[in-house]
Amino acid sequence: MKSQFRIAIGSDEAGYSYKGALKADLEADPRVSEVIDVGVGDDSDKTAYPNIAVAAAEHVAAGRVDRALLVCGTGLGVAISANKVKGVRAVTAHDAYSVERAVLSNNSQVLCMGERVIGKELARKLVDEWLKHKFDPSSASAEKVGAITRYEDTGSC
Ligand SMILES: O=C[C@H](O)[C@H](O)COP(=O)(O)O
Repeated sequence: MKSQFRIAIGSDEAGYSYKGALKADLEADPRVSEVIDVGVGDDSDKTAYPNIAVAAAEHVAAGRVDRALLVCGTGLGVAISANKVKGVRAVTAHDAYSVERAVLSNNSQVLCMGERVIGKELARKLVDEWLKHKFDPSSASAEKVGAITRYEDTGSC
């Protein structure tokens, strides 16, 4: 299978355990050509989630990776933070349908999950689901996503 994705992965200390499991899955996945770990490096590292999320999102915005996967306690703080980086569309999703639509409807490049919210095996399944989908720029969803970008660029949808 041809590798399709370069992925940044990050977590705060609350998401560190899942980050390790998900990183191992990504590194073993033939759809993934590169994994960049933006931290934290261990579960005693108290670096706050915005620092990690912004670092990963900046990799996406710069085109150094195609996607980013972020884990914190809830998956909320990392999504809020990543969305502050221009051009980044981050979502928190804990079910397969939302993960699919985050890509196909929203062209989201950043998936966020909460280690205190879902089980580890579900998180692993959702990452597998996430890698099955690619946004279709010729789909009807493209114009809607374009309105997000226009707002970011011009202040108007
Ligand atoms: O969204 C924030 C995350 O869940 C984080 O891991 C925990 O943040 P807190 O310590 O401020 O609750």
